[in-house]
Amino acid sequence: MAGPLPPLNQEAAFQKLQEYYDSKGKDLNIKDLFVKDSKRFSKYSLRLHTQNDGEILLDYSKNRINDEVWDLLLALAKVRRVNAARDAMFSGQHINITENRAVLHTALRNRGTDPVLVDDKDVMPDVRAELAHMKEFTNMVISGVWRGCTGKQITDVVNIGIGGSDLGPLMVTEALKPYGKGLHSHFVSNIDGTHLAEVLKKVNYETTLFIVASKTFTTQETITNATSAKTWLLEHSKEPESVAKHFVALSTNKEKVTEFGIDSTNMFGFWDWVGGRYSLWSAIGLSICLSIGFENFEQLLDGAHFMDNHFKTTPFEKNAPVILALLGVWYSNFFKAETHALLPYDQYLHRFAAYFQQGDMESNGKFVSKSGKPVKYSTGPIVWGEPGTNGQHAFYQLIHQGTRLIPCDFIAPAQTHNPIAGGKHHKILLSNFLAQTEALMAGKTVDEARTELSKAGLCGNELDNLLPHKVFVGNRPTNSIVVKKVSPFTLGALIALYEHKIFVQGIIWDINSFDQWGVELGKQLAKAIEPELDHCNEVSTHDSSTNGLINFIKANWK
Ligand SMILES: O=P(O)(O)OC[C@H]1O[C@](O)(CO)[C@@H](O)[C@@H]1O
Repeated sequence: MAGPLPPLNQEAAFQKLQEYYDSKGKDLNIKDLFVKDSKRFSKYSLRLHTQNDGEILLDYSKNRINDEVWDLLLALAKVRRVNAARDAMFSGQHINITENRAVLHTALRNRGTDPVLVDDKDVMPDVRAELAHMKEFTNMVISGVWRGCTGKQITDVVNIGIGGSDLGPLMVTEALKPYGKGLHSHFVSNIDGTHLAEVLKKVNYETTLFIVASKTFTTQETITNATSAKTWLLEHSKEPESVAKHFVALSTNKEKVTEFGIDSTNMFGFWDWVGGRYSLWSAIGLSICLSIGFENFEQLLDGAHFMDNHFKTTPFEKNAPVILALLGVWYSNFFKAETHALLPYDQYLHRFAAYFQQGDMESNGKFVSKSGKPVKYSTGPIVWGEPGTNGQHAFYQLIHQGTRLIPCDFIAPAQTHNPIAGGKHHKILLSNFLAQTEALMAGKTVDEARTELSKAGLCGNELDNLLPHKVFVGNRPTNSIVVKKVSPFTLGALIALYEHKIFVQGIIWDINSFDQWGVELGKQLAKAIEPELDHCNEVSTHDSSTNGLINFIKANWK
């Protein structure tokens, strides 16, 4: 086994990239690169052929790269031993070093017959058994065999979870609404009582199923929300036995589930080697199954498995997750881009960016390397975004003409699920997607802007004063990912694509992408503050700002 990696900035391959960036790379102009090379699109794009759901196109030609940069980036991936790290993940090694755990969300969607070993034990029989349990339960609820405490069919499903136990199921349920089987899905995550209260206003206790989703079953928000939901149910049903008909749990913690009052037969389990933000493929996906049916959930797994195989077997230069990861490194570490925008041109994908905000920022928002030393380079970017075309009327101004470089991924389906007005809406939507990537790359020169203003009848000072405001410098990098349609399969593939991108970046940056200690400190301090809000004395144990805030709230909240 090779030793630890040297710090990234001391890696010769990284230094060569830095030299190239300083001498030529920073001045690369995408528009010029297209003029020089008529084959640029075919060189810097790839098509992944799925069996039943068409091709997935990744066009990365609108980036500030040329062959030299690309060779240097590929060499960097090689020296950072991405291959070995990938194999270590797929083979169940304990790559989550701070929690001494394997990282095996890929086993959850292993649709082949290969065993997957964790500590010499094949986990696949347990994975398949849990999927069979989910299938049985899903079919019972959707078909109406499973009934509420008064004998009525379930009509509403409320997933109570937070972070990975909420964002994934929510994002996928929204994205795959066209595949819905008729149950109404609701998601409660925030500890703010408003979230639960508003959902409870919409549902009837007789026909509602609560899914308490928590890997640890100790998360304060989830347990508090679930307890209040249980109280609400009991207030209405007046029967303790009703809990068994209206509550199920998704967790790794059987003891805590039983303590909460949910029978272990109503529990769907998973394992410590499933990270929260990678858990939608596990029992945490039960609310997805109930929304779209088990067969469609299997398609989602199939799509992710397809991408897993692509990631595992494809040389780096044609490997979509590796390509996205290297482009991100190029912009983060050399151009010092601070953020990365995810811009789906599909309303159903409206939570995609929010989902990968956790996926990316909780994974790669780390300041120490695996060996615990502070890194001297940037790690994970700030991930954000909204669907087009809404974003165009909100923040695209800054992407086009602001002072920051914001690499963007555009994601679009060629076909819509809703071809209303004869497909007119979708045609306009896609025209906008295509126009945006073109505009961001090409910009508008001073001459072009001048000609345009003259044609509009402006001249003299009026024209000169307006001119600089009408210029777009362009050269803004974008990736475009186009699927035939947003289907369970293509969505599964898309999610796995980004998961593996994040993984590769974590390897290059030599950080542990699989823990999340950064969320702990705030939780600890909140626990200390909570009792202070109860007693009537002025609080003086914190800094003066925190004391002042606490005392102001205490004086005003009743
Ligand atoms: O599923 P649990 O254990 O309730 O945790 C919820 C979320 O809390 C975190 O631990 C921290 O926000 C996430 O990683 C996780 O997805």
